[in-house]
Amino acid sequence: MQVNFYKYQGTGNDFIIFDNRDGKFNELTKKQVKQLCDRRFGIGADGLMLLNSHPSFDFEMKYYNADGGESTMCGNGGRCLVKFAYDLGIIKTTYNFLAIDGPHEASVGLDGIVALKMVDVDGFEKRNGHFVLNTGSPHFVTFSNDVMAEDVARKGRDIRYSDAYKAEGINVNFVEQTRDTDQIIVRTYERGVEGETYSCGTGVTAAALVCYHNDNGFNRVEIKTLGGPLSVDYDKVGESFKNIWLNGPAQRVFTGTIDI
Ligand SMILES: N[C@H](CCC[C@H](N)C(=O)O)C(=O)O
Repeated sequence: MQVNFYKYQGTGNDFIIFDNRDGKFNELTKKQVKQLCDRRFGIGADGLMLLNSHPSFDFEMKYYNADGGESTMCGNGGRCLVKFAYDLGIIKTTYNFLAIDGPHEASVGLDGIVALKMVDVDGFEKRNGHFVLNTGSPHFVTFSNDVMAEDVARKGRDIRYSDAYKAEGINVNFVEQTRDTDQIIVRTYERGVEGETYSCGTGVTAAALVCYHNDNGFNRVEIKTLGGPLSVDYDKVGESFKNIWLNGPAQRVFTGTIDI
């Protein structure tokens, strides 16, 4: 069957999107998703998303990693899916969509920046100088003095497949905090891609929360990633983080047809 697909990227984290409002892709298999995401034998992407209809929301988001498995929340994917809805002509001042981790608000700015509200985070665990938290997906955050020199593929894989995390998997973020600014540099090994991606939305969110500056109140952290700039705003309330917004560009790269 020949189908239309859309390719989007958000700071280099790239996705195949199918408009599934008619349910045509409900039977998509893990094998088909893996093949479509393959960068040699398919379209190539870090993940694949379905835009589904929903009676109570503007749409529902279904997310699949490149390994074909349905996964937890994808921040950059959510931003790209909102931009896709906008490009489809679903124009809203504020989008309300449902994802696997619950409802999300989002908006598309005049500058093309997509702001996505993330789930509240109750705090983070500190383990041997590293940090573990869930921002819609599970994240391990470790600090580096020179993040661009890190062997993210090997070190990320070793942590992701370590005894502590191999069952469920975890995304691994390497963070360099520049002394004099609120800017951080983040590189991420992504579960389900099983490699480094150019950016990870839930990952930079996790890194930003761990790097907070104002112990109670509003924080804004600018993040540099291999794929470009992102920012995360949030309120720190006691040990919790609320009103968390992930902001950044999301663009359509190409559209096409493919036989599945
Ligand atoms: N690979 C992640 C999901 C996608 C996260 C990332 N692409 C993002 O932008 O948040 C996981 O399985 O936990």
